[in-house]
Amino acid sequence: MQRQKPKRSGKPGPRPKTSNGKPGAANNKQHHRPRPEYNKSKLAANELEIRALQDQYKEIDAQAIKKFAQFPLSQKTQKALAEAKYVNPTPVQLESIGPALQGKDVLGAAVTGSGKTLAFLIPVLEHLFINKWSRTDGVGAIIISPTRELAYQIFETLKKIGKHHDFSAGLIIGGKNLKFERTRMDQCNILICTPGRLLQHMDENPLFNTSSMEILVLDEADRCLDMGFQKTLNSIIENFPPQRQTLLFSATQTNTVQDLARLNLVDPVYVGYGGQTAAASTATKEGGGQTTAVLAVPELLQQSYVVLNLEDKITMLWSFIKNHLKQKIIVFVSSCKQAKYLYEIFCKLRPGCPLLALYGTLHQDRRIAIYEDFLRKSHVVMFSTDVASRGLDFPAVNWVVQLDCPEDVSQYIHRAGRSARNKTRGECLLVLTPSEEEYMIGALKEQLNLNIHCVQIDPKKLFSPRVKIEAFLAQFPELRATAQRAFLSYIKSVFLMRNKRLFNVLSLDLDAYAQSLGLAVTPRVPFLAKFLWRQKQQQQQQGQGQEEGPAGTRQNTFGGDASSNGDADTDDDDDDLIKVKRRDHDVEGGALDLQLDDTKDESESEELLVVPKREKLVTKASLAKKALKKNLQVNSKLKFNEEGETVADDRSQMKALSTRQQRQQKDKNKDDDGGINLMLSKTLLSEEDQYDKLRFRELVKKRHKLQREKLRKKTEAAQEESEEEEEEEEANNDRESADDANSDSEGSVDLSWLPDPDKVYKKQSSADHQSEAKPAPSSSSDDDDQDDAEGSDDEPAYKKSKITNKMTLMDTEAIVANLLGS
Ligand SMILES: Nc1ncnc2c1ncn2[C@@H]1O[C@H](COP(=O)(O)OP(=O)(O)OP(=O)(O)O)[C@@H](O)[C@H]1O
Repeated sequence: MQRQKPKRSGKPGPRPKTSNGKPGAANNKQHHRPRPEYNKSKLAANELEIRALQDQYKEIDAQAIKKFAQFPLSQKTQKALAEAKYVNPTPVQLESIGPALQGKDVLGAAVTGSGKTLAFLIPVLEHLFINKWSRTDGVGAIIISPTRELAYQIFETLKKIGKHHDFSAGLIIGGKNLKFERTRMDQCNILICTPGRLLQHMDENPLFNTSSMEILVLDEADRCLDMGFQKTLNSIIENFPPQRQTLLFSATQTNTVQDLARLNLVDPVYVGYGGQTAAASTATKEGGGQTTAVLAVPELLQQSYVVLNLEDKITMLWSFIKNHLKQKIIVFVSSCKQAKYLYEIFCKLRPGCPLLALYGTLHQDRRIAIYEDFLRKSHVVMFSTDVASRGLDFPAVNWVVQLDCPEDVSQYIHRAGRSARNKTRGECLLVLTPSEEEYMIGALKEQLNLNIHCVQIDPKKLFSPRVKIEAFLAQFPELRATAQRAFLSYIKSVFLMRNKRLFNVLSLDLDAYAQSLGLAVTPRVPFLAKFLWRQKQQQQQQGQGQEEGPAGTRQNTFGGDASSNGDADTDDDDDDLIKVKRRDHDVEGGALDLQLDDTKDESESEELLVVPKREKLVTKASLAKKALKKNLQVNSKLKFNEEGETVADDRSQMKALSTRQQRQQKDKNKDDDGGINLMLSKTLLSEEDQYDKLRFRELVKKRHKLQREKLRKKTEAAQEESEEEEEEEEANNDRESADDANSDSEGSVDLSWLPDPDKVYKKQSSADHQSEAKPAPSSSSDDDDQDDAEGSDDEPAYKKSKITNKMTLMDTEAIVANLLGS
């Protein structure tokens, strides 16, 4: 029977579409010129199809159905399923699609990789189709997934099988553009989201309205409902209308009756809780309030385990990878820092195959890129945290190596389920330390009825990369720091595990483990030291309390081992014990009453909470504020001259003036709570700049003046020298000409009245020299230079005329000499 939904009034019918069946730009044209007959007939056809489908819902017989085509599904869904080559439904699809189409609540549990995604996506699409949902009707279905990658994968599958429908869908996960999502969310009919992001929109986005929502899906429901998401999910559910259909799916359904009550499940249909499947144990519906589905692992999954000391894990992993270079492998570790370190050091060691690392602290785009890279590659090793352990459908994974022990059987199943999906073969290797073996193998055998066999490693086949790792760590300090963080995060993960029978931090050989990571010195583990110290204190108190009574207890509260106390107090991380990022993905806050695991990154890292410290945080800003309040003076610089008097430095005065102005300004604004006044600083800077420029110009002027002075003095000295020489020569010449006149007086002509040619030429050559000292025009030759010197327009007029006059005399002399000679 289909659940009665409140009647939705005024809902518009299907919108006109383009020829390819999709609304688009061409639609605008159709809006201008509607074709009423076409729309009418289409509406009528839709109506007929819907009625026919609804009639068939009552008669669905899962036993008789062999193909999807036999299900009463819309033509659009059938077409897309056929195109994606989904022909025969899987058992979980067979069992759950029928009740879901009938509007019943479903609790579906099926082995990993058995097609649960389609088991809920098909009913979602059909529900909206039957109810003639259109874009303007708002959110009709919400699908919640615990991790971003899984939400992305569901979104991709929805795109594939819903491509012929007209519904709009949105992927709402952390690490994406919040503003973009905000403006579009109200236009989406199907939302696929992670809990934290959904609640954020519910709290902050006034446009987001879930009152029209009719179908809710929780994929990996046990994870969504467990303590980690408990409060977030409670807040989300409060915003949903109580009248709705709810579908819960997971490979490991361990829901309590309270969980189901929280979700308002009405007479749900249990799928996978009793039927016989491969490797299944019996289903239990316990009176203790827990509803446990059949726990199973894929039939074609080969499982084995190996027992190793913690310090031998890296050697084993290295040898394993070297022996499986052409395989697709996922290596699960318990913390992001370990995944990061293993990836970095193995990249340096170069095993000979592609390496990837997927963990929650990576940027979202990077995570999606790595996820897609791993999907595509046929042989690759990916180091991952449990962010990839649930739901991700990587094709053809040959090996899953659980390098760190899983928290419980459920986690083992999900990790192992990344291999041997959808009737393919795969292998899983569980690595256990001797202290973990008994409990874990016992639990697996008991809950899964599993016959897992132990593998003995041939020591001859092990290659230890330790020497190389140590060399790399010595060479790269950053890598060493990553190794130290990986070391600490592993110890912390073991320390914080709730199951103390399985995880015993005191059984670990820390020195040996540190050395195996390549660390020469074992890093200090402050939280462990503090824990041990407190334990010791408690024991002492108990002992003394028994002997002395309550007074003795009080006396010893702050006593104890000095060294361990120092350890705890001096280290910044010492409050790690109480300040743990929580696996509880509560966004509302609240006190922690449990030690929670900070190493699981799942995906909602933005929601991790920190329990407030007892002491007030000392930040740089608070220190700066304190200093400002004390009115501390900035250091000043004084200059002294040779006599020991202070010299006024106008530049520093200017600065002092600026600072004074700034301080005056600040004093005026008494209620200013510290920080920098940007506007004031800007004006001061521009003033200082102007001043600097002025000063620079003055300095340049001074220098030029000095240079000119020097040049002038030099020329004057040169002129004086040449005048003296001239006078001397003149006197000599006078004496010589008098002698000549005496000797040639009878047969020659007296030319003493003519000017001295030597003098004339000398002056001319000195003029030439002067012109050569001037910078030459860039394009002129040497000859041109001479021409310029003789007849340049730049030559002062008086110089030119002087030379010309002298030249005329010289010419006259030459002409006369020629005439007389002839
Ligand atoms: N009817 C079908 N026919 C063929 N292949 C299918 C069918 N249904 C699902 N598959 C394929 O099986 C694979 C596993 O499907 P899916 O991821 O839905 O499994 P799951 O049960 O959700 O796994 P997990 O428990 O790990 O989340 C996918 O590659 C999917 O395309």
